[in-house]
Amino acid sequence: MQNHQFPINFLESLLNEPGFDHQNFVDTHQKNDSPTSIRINPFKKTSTKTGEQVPWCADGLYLYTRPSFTFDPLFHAGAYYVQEASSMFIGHILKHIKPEAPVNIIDLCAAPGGKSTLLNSAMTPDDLLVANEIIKTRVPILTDNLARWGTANTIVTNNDPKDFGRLTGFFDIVLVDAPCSGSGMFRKDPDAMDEWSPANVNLCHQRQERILADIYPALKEDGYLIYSTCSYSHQENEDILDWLCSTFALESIRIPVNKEWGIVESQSTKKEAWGYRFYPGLVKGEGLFASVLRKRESSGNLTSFKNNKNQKVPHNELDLIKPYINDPSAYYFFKVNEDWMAINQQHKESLNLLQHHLYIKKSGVCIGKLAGRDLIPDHELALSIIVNKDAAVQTELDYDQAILYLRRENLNIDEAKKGWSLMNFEGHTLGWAKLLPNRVNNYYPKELRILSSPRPSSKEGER
Ligand SMILES: C[S@@+](CC[C@H](N)C(=O)[O-])C[C@H]1O[C@@H](n2cnc3c(N)ncnc32)[C@H](O)[C@@H]1O
Repeated sequence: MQNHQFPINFLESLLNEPGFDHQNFVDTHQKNDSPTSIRINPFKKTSTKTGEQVPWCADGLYLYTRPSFTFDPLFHAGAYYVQEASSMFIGHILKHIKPEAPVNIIDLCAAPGGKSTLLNSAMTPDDLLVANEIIKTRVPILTDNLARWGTANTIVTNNDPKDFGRLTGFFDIVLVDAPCSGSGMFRKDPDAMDEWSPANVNLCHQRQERILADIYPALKEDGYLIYSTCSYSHQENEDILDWLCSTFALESIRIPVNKEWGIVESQSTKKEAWGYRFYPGLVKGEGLFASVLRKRESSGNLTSFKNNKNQKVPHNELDLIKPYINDPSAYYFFKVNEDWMAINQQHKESLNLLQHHLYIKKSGVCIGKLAGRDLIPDHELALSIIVNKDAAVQTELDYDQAILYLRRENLNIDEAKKGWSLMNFEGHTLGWAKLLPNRVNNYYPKELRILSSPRPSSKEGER
């Protein structure tokens, strides 16, 4: 933050915040040494990443140096997600509250997908994750990140929070990782300081109330609301908890934290609701506030919905795509225009219901489209954990070949087998290529290809 000064009134506004240590905070920001952390994808276990364990997240690692993620094929394969360590605490909360019975979870403010992939890591195929993003232009990064994660129990929507009001009591767990004034990111992104002002904190507070009020009816009785921000401001954190507890029948839940982690437990002024504050300098991570509340009133009944437009499934086509899927009986297959999709069988009804009420941008895994009797497999299928790897040729690439592949350039492959091939690096799939007798057609998606020369990767997607 060499060329940046804290905004006027900012430090003063924090002086009475629980656990705030003025000198430590200023010194930590001047040192400017944010740790770099990643979270391993438990569905695609990789053992080549090493680092120091994030105390509150079994899959989290602090890396010893910051590599160029753009030039790491395992990043593109979805073997890990680059995520700021404090944010991983939401996974610790989920472990504490998640019941054994199947749950519907919504990540209401989801792009770019850090917390969605985090939540998804702790979910089984019986659980359903809805990842919603209100801003259309931010949806593609969310769908890309979930496609890389590879599971088939996710649905991405592009809706305003108020659209979920119709899904009365549908969700067992709601995460509102709210848009906020962003002070928790000042160390990592000092430019964010230019946006901060008391007036903006106030605007954020009002928007946070609106979002929470809009989603509340969709939370089931006895369900959990996780609320988080990356702001230090009381108005956006403890004051919101007070407002929630006095407006709705919500009860605060205390989460066990180890003293050595450096997390500050706070209590709201009026209702004494618990919150967890992360200050860089006290924790090895950026600023975060997190809290959990439980709904203690009935949500009313979800209006039943029958889909009368029974989609005809062309069975002859289904027979052609099933060989590409591991255990096809576990999935419900359906078509969106020409694309064949698969979602875990358990979520068929929910998908129908959500399709009726929301704008769905991605559901489960896109398998591909048929051209005559041949499947043109989709990139999502290659990245998914449902692909039947034995149904295709598999080509293991060395590092240089993997980068050429990710740049969508021509490859020379000495492979006797021909046809659709999964292109792998260290056993992790990057995408498809078609091996022809005298050339290789590179099917890596144009919009995802690496365009740059080696340099430190962008910081998008680190919350
Ligand atoms: C803090 S970011 C979410 C980060 C994300 N949860 C993650 O971990 O990667 C907040 C998100 O809320 C979205 N947002 C902005 N205004 C909103 C609103 N009025 N209602 C719901 N979401 C909103 C933003 O587009 C942004 O993607």
